[in-house]
Amino acid sequence: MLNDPSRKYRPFPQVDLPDRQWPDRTIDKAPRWLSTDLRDGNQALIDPMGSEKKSRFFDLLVKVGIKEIEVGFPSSGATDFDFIRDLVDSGRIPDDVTIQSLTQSRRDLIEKTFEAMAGAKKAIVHLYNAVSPAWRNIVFNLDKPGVKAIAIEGAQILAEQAAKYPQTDWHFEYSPETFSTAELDFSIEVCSAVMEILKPTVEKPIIFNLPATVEAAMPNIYADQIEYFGRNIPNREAVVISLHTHNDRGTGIAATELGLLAGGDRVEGCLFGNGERTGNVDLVTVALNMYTQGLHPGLDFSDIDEVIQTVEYCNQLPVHPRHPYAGELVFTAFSGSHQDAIKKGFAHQAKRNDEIWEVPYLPIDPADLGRSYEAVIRVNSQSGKGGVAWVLEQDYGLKLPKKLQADFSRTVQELSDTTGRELTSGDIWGAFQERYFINKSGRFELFDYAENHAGSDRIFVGKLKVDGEFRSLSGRGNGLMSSVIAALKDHGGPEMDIVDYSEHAIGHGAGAQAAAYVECRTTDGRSLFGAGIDTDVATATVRALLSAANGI
Ligand SMILES: CC(=O)SCCNC(=O)CCNC(=O)[C@H](O)C(C)(C)COP(=O)(O)OP(=O)(O)OC[C@H]1O[C@@H](n2cnc3c(N)ncnc32)[C@H](O)[C@@H]1OP(=O)(O)O
Ligand SMILES: CC(C)C(=O)C(=O)O
Ligand SMILES: [Mg+2]
Repeated sequence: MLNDPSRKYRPFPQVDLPDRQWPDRTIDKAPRWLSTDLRDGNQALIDPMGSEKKSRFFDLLVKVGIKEIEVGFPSSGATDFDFIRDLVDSGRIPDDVTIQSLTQSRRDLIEKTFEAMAGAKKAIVHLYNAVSPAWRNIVFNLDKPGVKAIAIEGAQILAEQAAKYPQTDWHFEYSPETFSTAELDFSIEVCSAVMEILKPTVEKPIIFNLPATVEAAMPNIYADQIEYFGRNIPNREAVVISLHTHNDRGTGIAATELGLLAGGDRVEGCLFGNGERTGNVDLVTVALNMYTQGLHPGLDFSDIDEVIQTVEYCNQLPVHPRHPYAGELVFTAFSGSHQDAIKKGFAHQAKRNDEIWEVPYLPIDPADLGRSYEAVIRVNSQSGKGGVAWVLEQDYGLKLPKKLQADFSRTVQELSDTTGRELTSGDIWGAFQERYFINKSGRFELFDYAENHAGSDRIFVGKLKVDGEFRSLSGRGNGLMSSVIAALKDHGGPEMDIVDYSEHAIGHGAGAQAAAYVECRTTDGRSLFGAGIDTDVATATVRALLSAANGI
C-alpha cells in the first residue's frame, strides 16, 4: 500500500489568471523549432555522443529542417568544444541554420562558450540559472537578489564577450531555469533585469526560454504561466518566448501545445523525446500532431524510418514500438474490430474522390511518413475475418466473399489458438490452401475435363481421381456448375445447390489467374464453401466446386 501522500507532497498552486485567453485559441502556425538533442538529449545519455555521432545527428537535424540547433555545452569539455569548433571551422553549418550553445552563468564557462562559436555567421548563446525556491535555497544558498545577481552578471559577460567577437552575429537566450516551479513575478523580474543589460529590439529580440525543468503540474498550469509571463514581461515585441518542457508527469506534449496557445513562439525539444529523466518534449510528436490538423509544421518526417535509425544509433536508445507516429507497431491492428474498420476505411478511401484522410483508427496516413500499408494489419488470436481477408488480398490478390471470409476465419482462429502466436502471411496462405484443397489432394481431384453442349444443357465430362482412384465422370445440367455437381453426386459427392458464386482476376496480363469462390447448400442444410484458382476462369470454377465437395 502506498503511504499517505498528503504528508509528503503538496498540491501545485493555481495561477491567478481568471481572464486567461489560451483555452479559446487554436494553433494556427508552426513555431520556431530548436533541437536540443545534442545538448539536453546528449547530457542524459549513458554514453554521451562523440564527434562522429554528433555530426551524424547534426546532419539529420538539418535534413529534417530544424533551423536552430543547440549543438552542445562547450565548457563541459573537449568533446563538445572541439565538435562545435569543427562545425564552425569546416563551414558545414548551412546559412539558414543557427547554432546555439548552453552555459552556466560563470565567467570562465561563458568565455569558453564564445570561444567555441566565434566565427560562426550567426550564433545563439544560451545562459541559464535556476530561479525557483528549492534551487535558491538548496543549490545556491542565496536569496532572491543573490540569484538575480547571477543572471545579471552572466548577461553582462554575454554583452562583453559578444563585443569581443564582432564577426559573429550573436543572439541571446536566457533561461530562468526551473521557471515552472518559480514565482512568476520573480522570473519576470529576473528576465527584465537581463533585458535591461542586453537591450533586445523587435529586429533583434531576446529569447526567453521558460522551462518546465521538472514537470510538476498539469499542462493547463504551464499554459497559465506562459500566458502570465507574456502579458507581464515588458517590451514583449522584443521577446521570443521559447517553451522547454520535460515529461516527468507524462504531459510534456500537452504542456507544449497548451503553451503554444498561451503565446509560445518557439519550441525546444528532442527527437522522440530523449532527455533528462523522462525526457524532453518530443519534437516529432508535436510536429506531427500539427500535421494531422492540416497545419504544416515546416519539418520533414517523410522518411520516419531513416530518422529513427539515425537517432537510435546516436543515442543508443530504442524508440518504443508504441511511440506516437514512429513506433514499429503504431500503424498495426491485431484486433478484429479495428482490422474490419481499417479495411473498410481503405475501401472507402479508394472509392471517394478527394484527398481527405479518413480511415478509422489511423490518425495519419502511414504513407506520409514513408511507411507502407503492409504492416497495417497483422493476425493473431485477437483478429477477425476482415484482417485475415486483408492479408490474403494484399499479399495474394484474393478477394474473398464475405461469407467465405467468415468460414475461413474459423480455421485461422483455430490455428492461432493452437500456435499461440502471431500468424504470418505465409501461415495464412498455407491454411487457406489446406482448408480449400488448393495445391492439395482431397476426395475429388481434377485432372482434365471437357464441357459439351446438348441443346441448352451442358455436359461435364471429367477425368478425376476419386478417393485415390482414377475415374471418368460425367454429369448433365443447365450450366457448367450444375453439370459438375451432377457428376460428383453420381460418384459419392454431396447433393448440393449453389447459393453464391463469384470470381475475379488475380494480377494482369499474360500471368493473370482467376479465382472462383462458391457457397453451396447440401440437401440436409449444411453450407459448403469452396475456392479454386486457375489460369482459366471455367477451370477455376470447377476447382471451386470440387473444393466445396472435398470440404464435407
Ligand atoms: C536543466 C539543465 O539541463 S542545466 C544543464 C545541465 N548540463 C550539464 O551540466 C552538462 C555540462 N556540465 C558540465 O560539464 C559541468 O557541470 C560544468 C563543466 C558546466 C561545471 O562543472 P563544475 O565546475 O565541476 O561544477 P558543477 O557542475 O558541479 O556545478 C556546481 C556549481 O555550479 C553552480 N551553478 C550551477 N548552475 C549554475 C548556473 N547556471 N550559473 C552559475 N552557477 C551555477 C552551483 O551552485 C555549484 O556551485 P558551488 O560549487 O559554489 O556550490
Ligand atoms: C538549461 C535549461 C533550459 C534546461 O534544460 C531546463 O531547464 O530543462
Ligand atoms: Mg531541459
